[in-house]
Amino acid sequence: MPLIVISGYPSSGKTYRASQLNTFFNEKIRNSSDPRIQRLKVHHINNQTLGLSRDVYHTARAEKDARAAESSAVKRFLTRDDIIIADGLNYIKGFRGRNGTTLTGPEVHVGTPADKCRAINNELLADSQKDGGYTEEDFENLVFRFEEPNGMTRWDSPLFTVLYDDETPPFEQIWDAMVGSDGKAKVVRPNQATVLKPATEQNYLYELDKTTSDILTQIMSWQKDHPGEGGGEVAIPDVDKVIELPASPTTLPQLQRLRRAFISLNRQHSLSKSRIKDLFVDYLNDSFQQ
Ligand SMILES: Nc1ncnc2c1ncn2[C@@H]1O[C@H](COP(=O)(O)OP(=O)(O)OP(=O)(O)O)[C@@H](O)[C@H]1O
Repeated sequence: MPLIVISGYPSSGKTYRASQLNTFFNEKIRNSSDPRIQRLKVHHINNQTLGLSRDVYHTARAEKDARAAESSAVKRFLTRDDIIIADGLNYIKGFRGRNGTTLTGPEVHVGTPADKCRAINNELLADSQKDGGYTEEDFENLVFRFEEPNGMTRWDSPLFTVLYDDETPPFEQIWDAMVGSDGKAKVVRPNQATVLKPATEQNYLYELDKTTSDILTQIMSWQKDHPGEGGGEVAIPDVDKVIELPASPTTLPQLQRLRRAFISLNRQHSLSKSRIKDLFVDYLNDSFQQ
């Protein structure tokens, strides 16, 4: 059965998404009347379930041992009735190649931008009650080494991207990519059109997320420099129109709501980066005037 690889920056929410998938798969299995589906077992494997500390990334030797531990854990579940969710140590393409096995399966890329991951990581480090967070050096090193997945390649396909603000990963699509109606693992060949789509989709969603997020940062920083002032115009580099702020200062939650609505409206399209900027500025101006 398939191996689902969860990829993403450190502290990006890989375990959070893997747990959601774990719950969803178990529900799907419990509710199925097909004995071939009912037989399936889900295994969630990561550093924590293997009892490995995040410090393993500090030295090459410890990291190599950790990788071997994960690889052998995966290989323990190579029967056709096992679904494996691997959510650790996916920083290197070679390793994402299904952990040296012949298994196929979808890759779920947690597309949280590096700045957001850094903020989450710092919060985790500051909160001794919570498990998580890498030292600053390890965090930056892992971000630097991370290789963006590319759905055109065999080892990263089929690829599904989940953004921080998405409530859940695309459950049904992932299930469908993984388990056919006959309960057997589906093999999706990388040259199929279905695979080409997620590749552009993942880059596009990333651009949509990042570009709109950057514009919010520019608005918030403008408001910080002009405290107590309502209105005002914010110029965004490479965009002809300016953002005309409303009479009373906007808050980050208000802006985030608008950004999420804009992303939902445009996630099915494929706009160029400059077009995203232009359209988002228009969208904000329209919303502020209402
Ligand atoms: N989309 C999200 N919505 C709300 N909280 C989130 C989201 N993604 C992550 N978090 C929170 O951020 C923190 C870090 O997430 P998580 O542990 O899943 O990251 P990770 O990528 O698995 O980290 P690591 O690199 O250490 O394995 C957790 O407290 C988690 O609950």
